[in-house]
Amino acid sequence: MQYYSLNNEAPNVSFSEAVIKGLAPDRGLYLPEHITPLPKSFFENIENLDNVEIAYQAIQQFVGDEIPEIELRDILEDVLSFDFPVISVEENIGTLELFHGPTMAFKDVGARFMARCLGYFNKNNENHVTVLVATSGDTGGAVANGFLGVKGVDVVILYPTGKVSEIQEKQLTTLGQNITALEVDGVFDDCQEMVKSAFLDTSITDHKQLTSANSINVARWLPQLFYFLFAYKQIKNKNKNITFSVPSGNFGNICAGIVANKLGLPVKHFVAATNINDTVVRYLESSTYEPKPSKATISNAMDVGNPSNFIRIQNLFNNDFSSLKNSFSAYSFNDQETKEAMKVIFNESGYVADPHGAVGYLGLKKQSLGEDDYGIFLETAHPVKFLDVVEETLATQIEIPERIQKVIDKEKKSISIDSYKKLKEFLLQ
Ligand SMILES: N[C@@H](CCOP(=O)(O)O)C(=O)O
Repeated sequence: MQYYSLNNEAPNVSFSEAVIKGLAPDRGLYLPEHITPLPKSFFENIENLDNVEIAYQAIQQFVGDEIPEIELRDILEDVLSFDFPVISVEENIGTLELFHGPTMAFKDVGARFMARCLGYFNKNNENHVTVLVATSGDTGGAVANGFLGVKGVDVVILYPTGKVSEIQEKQLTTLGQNITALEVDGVFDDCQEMVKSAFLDTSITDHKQLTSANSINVARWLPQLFYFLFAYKQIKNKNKNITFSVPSGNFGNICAGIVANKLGLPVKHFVAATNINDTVVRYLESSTYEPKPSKATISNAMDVGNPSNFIRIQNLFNNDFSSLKNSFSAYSFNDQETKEAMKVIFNESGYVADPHGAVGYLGLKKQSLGEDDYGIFLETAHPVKFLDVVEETLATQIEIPERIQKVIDKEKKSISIDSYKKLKEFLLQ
């Protein structure tokens, strides 16, 4: 499989090159040259396939022959070692829980898949890679956990100071070893911008091989398409038209869902549900793309003002505004509405949704689902990661799982930086 840059000014690359580079030299995101639909029989028979088989068949064309079948299956076996259940919340609404991995957020699958691919490409220890990643909350912890101790890889995580939850901060600042956390005086978009600038700064890249573990990296992004297939497997026998509502920040997850749809997954509609960081919502209303600096909310992992993956989404719809609008809607909700939705879900079904899931639920509610429809909102992180706001809003106590308690008890270690110059000094020291 070859990947091309969306800025069209860089040579095409193979899967391994796209993974190792992260971003193309012309600053474009990579996209696969072709997406070949899976055979009909795959979807007809999906309920009889285990998750590793589903994932293998779905990802194989994107990896090509650069990772042999046996190794790729081993990687997937290791990465997908937890559940992805769809839980019924209302008669025609379910939630796809993506938080059963080690850091209790949906980023675990992509981060672990990418770490193992890089490990495979570097099995002879020939190339030392520095992974740079910007986080507004969940990516940082998942990448720290997924890459911990991977040989030949150093990880540098940039996060906006004071704008991630306490547990998220502990997850990304306490592991040590090959993981360093840089606390940035700014918002998530400043972190993401610094990371992108570093990739193109030859005074750094002449000395260090840098790559990204954000969803701009195809190995972090593409495995997220598994989720939509796993959900379909579980609700296929309802024979309903499926609408997915995806809490969206950098728009990588919903973009992967669109790839699953291109592989043949039947989806009636995609809803991107955002908090007040509403760049895409405004774009769909006005056809003017006008990013704004992100604002802090209680669904902080979505505090993104300039979502990286929206350009991929536009491309997957051939840059055709009306065909995008036929299959894709976006809605924005404020913190008050989010809290109200958490209460409604809890009071009506006893289900504890985190603020991101609640935004996804609200997105579905905008879609007036009929009798033949089934709506799925993605629970992208466990409510415990937003302990204060969830306990206060629902007046209930959340049990703290052992894997979270372990990080809470550790000591935070981070380095404060306030400019790109400081990042550069750090990388070159
Ligand atoms: N939602 C994010 C922001 C970065 O998104 P990514 O999917 O591109 O890594 C976070 O939790 O950090």
